[in-house]
Amino acid sequence: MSALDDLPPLRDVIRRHGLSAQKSLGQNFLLDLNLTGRIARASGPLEGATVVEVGPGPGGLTRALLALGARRVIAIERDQRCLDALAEVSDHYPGRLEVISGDALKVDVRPLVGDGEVRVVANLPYNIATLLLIGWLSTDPWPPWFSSLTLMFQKEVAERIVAAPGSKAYGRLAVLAGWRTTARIAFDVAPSAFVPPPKVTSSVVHLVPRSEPLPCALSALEKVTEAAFGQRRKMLRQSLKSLGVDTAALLKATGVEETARAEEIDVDGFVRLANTFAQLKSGAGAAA
Ligand SMILES: C[S@@+](CC[C@H](N)C(=O)[O-])C[C@H]1O[C@@H](n2cnc3c(N)ncnc32)[C@H](O)[C@@H]1O
Repeated sequence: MSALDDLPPLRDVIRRHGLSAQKSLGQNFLLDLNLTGRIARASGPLEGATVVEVGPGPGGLTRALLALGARRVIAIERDQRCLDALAEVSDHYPGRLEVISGDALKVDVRPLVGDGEVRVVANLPYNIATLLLIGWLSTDPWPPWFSSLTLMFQKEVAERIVAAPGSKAYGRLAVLAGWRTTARIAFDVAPSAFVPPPKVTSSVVHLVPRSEPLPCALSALEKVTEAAFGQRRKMLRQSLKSLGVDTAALLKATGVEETARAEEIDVDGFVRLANTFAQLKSGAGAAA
């Protein structure tokens, strides 16, 4: 296979810029441009798209995104040591790479992305990966500003995102992801693909926003799933008591068995529970 670009090999870039990986920043770099190309392609067509990348590091995935036709990449990097290496990528693709030096948890990219198709693609720092995903899934209004999320997680987290009811991995994350998106694992990545290798296998997850998720207030869904999965071994008639509404009435109105447990309830069931909970709560407020 021909080289993705004629920039220097990533090992040289890392050596020249002294980018020894820091654990505190979740730094596990990908040096194989075939693999970064595969991740970039998993996000869907890039021609003409704007891509938001969290944590470009030395730029392996960034280079793939640009080589495969992204019109613009907006990359947010916390480690200032990476900025010179990224400037070289930017010089190679004039006007197409914008690097924001900062914390992705704090930067609001929405004003920067403009019109047109926006995809989020990242080999995420694992210490903040779930937090970032929840932030994107909690975006309001919905449909959101991005047309897909293609993200590397630890495999165990990836399995929690795509989990089906009845499985051990099914929980709050799967309900939130399943309510607002269709999510699937695109492929696994072995530890040996990273420098340094993490202890566990990783997976690339591809999420596509649903254009019309079942109507439901996010806050009510969060409260119901928190209560239900907070005591996942208990029956719902017990675990939902912490919601402070008439649990028997809530379950009856929703058509959910009192003896059911959280992991047996599918996303539609949780949406019904959340909507009925919100009604009972506002009724209780009005009666008070
Ligand atoms: C797993 S590495 C991925 C690096 C590169 N994209 C690759 O695939 O080789 C995660 C990257 O996220 C950066 N990072 C860590 N915390 C961050 C934060 N809060 N905001 C932005 N970037 C962050 C790290 O410095 C690192 O470059």
